[in-house]
Amino acid sequence: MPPLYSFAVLTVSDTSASSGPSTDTSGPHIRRTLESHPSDSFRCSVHAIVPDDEGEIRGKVEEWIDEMGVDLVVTTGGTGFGVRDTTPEAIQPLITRPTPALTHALTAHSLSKTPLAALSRSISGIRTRGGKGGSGSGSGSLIVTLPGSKKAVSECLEVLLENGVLLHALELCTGKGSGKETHRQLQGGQHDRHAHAHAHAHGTETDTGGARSHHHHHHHGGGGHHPPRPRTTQAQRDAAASRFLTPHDASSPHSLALRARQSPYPIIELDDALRLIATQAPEASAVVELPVNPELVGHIIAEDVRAPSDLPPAATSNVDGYAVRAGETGEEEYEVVIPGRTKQLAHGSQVCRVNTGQALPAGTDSVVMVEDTTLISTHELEDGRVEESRVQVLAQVDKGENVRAAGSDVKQDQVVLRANTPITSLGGEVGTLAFLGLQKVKVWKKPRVAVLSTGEELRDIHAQSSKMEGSSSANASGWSHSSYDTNRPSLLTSLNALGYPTLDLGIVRDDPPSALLEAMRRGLAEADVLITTGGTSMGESDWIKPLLERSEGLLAQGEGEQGRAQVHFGRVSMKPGKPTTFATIAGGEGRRKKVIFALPGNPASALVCFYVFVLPALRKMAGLVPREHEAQGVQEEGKGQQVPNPWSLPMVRVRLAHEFACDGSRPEFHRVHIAAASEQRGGSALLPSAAESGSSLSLPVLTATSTGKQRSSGMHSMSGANGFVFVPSTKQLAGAGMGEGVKKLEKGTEMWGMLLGGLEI
Ligand SMILES: Nc1nc2c(c(=O)[nH]1)N[C@H]1C(S)=C(S)[C@@H](COP(=O)(O)OP(=O)(O)OC[C@H]3O[C@@H](n4cnc5c(N)ncnc54)[C@H](O)[C@@H]3O)O[C@H]1N2
Ligand code: MOO
Repeated sequence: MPPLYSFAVLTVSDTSASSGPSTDTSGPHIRRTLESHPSDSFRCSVHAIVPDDEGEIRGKVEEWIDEMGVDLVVTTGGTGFGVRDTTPEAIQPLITRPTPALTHALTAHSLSKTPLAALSRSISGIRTRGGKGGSGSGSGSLIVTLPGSKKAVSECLEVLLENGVLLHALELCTGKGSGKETHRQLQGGQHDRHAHAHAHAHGTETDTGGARSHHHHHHHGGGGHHPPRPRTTQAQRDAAASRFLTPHDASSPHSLALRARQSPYPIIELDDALRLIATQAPEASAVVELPVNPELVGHIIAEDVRAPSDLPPAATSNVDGYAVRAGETGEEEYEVVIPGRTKQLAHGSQVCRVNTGQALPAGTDSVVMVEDTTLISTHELEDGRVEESRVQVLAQVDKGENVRAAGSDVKQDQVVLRANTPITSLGGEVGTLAFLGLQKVKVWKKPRVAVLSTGEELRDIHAQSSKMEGSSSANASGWSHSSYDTNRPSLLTSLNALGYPTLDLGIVRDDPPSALLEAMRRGLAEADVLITTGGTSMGESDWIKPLLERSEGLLAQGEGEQGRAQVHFGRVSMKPGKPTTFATIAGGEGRRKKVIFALPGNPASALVCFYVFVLPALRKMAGLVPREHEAQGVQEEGKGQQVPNPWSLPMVRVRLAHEFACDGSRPEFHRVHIAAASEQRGGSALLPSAAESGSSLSLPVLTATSTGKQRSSGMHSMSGANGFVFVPSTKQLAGAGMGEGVKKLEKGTEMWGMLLGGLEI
C-alpha cells in the first residue's frame, strides 16, 4: 500500500475570516483536489481560515507541523504585493530547508498562463521535525504557499500533482515509503540508486547483520499470528465512511450505529509520538522538603546539598591503637590510659587507647596500631575484668599517621550532592544524606498518578465473586466470559516500585459512559497524571477518546474555559499499542497542566506502552534532567538525530540470542530478557580471563532472548522481561534498502534494546 500523507489547508483571507467559510473557494478546492487524487495518498487533517495576520498564520502552521505532525501544509492567499499580504513573511521563519526549485516550477507554470504571475511572492520549503532547533537532517513536512485565486491554485496544483512531483517530494522529506515507487514512475522504470540514501525512516535501527539471507526454520517468540487488517481498500472505506460522518458521540443515542467507521486519528510515527510527549508533558515545578528515608527513592534532588559541618568533626583515629604525640613517643614502655577516664595525658609516660573512628584525645596527634605494641602487664578491675596496664611501643609513628584530620572526609559547606541528582534504590544517595546528618532534603515533587481500568467484562481478583464466568452464551452485560483486571495490578506495581504516589480508581464500567467520566474527573482533580486502560479502539464502548475531546468540565477551570482535553495523538504505528492516546488538559488559572494517557486494554500493550510513553512523561514531570549527553552520543555516531525523547529509558546495544520475526507493517517492541553474558566468561570472579582481555575479544556484552509468544492479549510476554528489542517491520526494512521480503532478524544481529530496570532479574 502506498504511504498516506496527512495534509492541512490554511486559507489566508481577511474577508473569509470575517464573513465565514462560504466565501472561501480556494481552500475547499485544494482539499478536494488532493483527497480525490487517484493515488489515494492524501488525507486532510485540518482546514482553517485565518485573517492576513502574520502571527496567526505562523502559529497555525507551526502547531500543525510541530504538534499534529501533518506531512504537508498548503496555504492559499496573502502572497501578493498588497500591504496586508504577509503569508511569505509568516512562513519564512518556519522553513528549515528552502525548496526554491519547487517554487520556481510553480511560478514558471503560472507565468506561462499570465504575466501577472510575476506579482506572486509565493514560497515553499521543508520544516524539519522539531523546527528550527531540530536537527537539519531529520524527516520533515512540506509547506507550499499558493496564491489566493482559485484559478492560480488550480494551475499550481497541476504542477504539484503532475508526474508525481508532490508525492515524490513527500516520500523524500517525510521519510515515509522508500521513494522507489514514484521515482520509478518518473524515471521510466530505471533502477533507483538514491532510494537507499534517503530511506532511514524515522531513525529505525536497521543494522541487521546477515538478515538478508532467508532460512525457514522455527523462530522464537514471533507469535506467528497475523495482525488484524481490514480487507477493504482505503478508497472503499472512505467512500463508505463519508455516508455517516457522525463522530462517536457519547451523548447521542444514535452514536453507536453511526460511529465513524474509520478512526479519525491519523496513525503517527513512534518518534513523533515521543517528541509530542517530550514537549507537552510539563516540567517539575514544586519543591518539597521530605524526610530522609527509603521512601525518597526516585525523587530528584532540587538544590545543592551542602555539608552542615566538617566530617569528621575532629581529628579521628583510623585504626585501633594508642594515641600519642609523634616525636615524643619512642620505642619504650608506657602506661595505658582510657579516654574519658583521664583528663590529661602525661606525655613521656602515658599513651591513650583509641578505637577506629574515635576522636583523638587533646594533646595527641597520631596513633600507633595495636599490631605495633606488645602487652607488658595487666590489672584486675572491680568487676573482675582484666585491663591493660602497660604496653611497649615497637615502632615510631609520624605526625598525623593513622589519623583522619577534621573535615578531611567532607568540609563544612562543601557541596556533596548536586541539584538534579536522582535518589536511586541503590542506597548511595540516601546513605550520603544520612552520613551528613541531614534529616530532610529538598526534592522536586513527584507527579501523582491515577490508574483506572475500564471495561464491563473486568473482575478484580480480590473481589468477593471473582470466580471467572465462562459460558457459551452471553451474560446480562453481553459478555460470555469475564477477564481478570490485569492492568491495574501491573501498572500500580511498576509505579510503586519507581516511587510514584498513586491513586487507584478501580475498575469502571464503560457503558454508559457517565461513571467513566466521573472517575476520569476524580483522577484529574486529585492526580497529575491519569492513566486509563481499555476503550481506546473502535468498539461500541470505546469512549475514551471522544470523552476526552468532547466532555466539558473534565477539570475545574477559570471562567469561560471549558476544561476539555486536547488529544495530541490517538494512534501510533507500533505493535503492540497502536491505539495509544496522549492528551493534556490545561489546569485553569495558575494551575498545572495535567497529562492523560489512554492505553490499550490488551494487558501486554498496556504495560509496554507504560514504559515507552508514560514513563518518559513521568520522568520529566519528576524533574529528571534530560539525557543531553546521550543525544549528543547518538549524533556523534553519525545518526544525525536528536533522540526524540531524552526522558525515555536508556537504550543498550544487545545481540539477538536467536532470530526474531518482523511484523509486516508495524515496528514491534519485542519483549526480551537482556542478560550480561557473564556465563560465557572464564577467569576469576572479577578479572576477565587472559583470552578475553586480548584484543580479539568478541564476546557480546549483552544478549537479548525473547520471552516467548508476543500476543498483546497475553500478559506473560512481559513476565521475566527486563527490556524490549525494537524490531523493524518488513516494510521499514525494505524501505531502508535491506531488501524486499526480509521477514526476520537473524540470530547474532546487533540491535538497540530498551532497558526497563536493571539487569538483575
Ligand atoms: N476494528 C478494530 N478493532 C481493534 C483495533 C482496530 O484498529 N480496529 N485495534 C486493536 C488493537 S491493536 C488493540 S491494542 C485493541 C485495543 O483495545 P481497547 O483499548 O479499545 O481495549 P478494550 O477493547 O477495552 O479491550 C481489549 C482487550 O483487552 C482486555 N482488557 C481491557 N482492559 C483490561 C484489563 N484491565 N485487564 C485485563 N484485560 C483487559 C479486554 O477484555 C479485551 O479483551 O483493540 C483492537 N481492536
Ligand atoms: O497490537 Mo494492539 O496495538 O496493542 O494489540
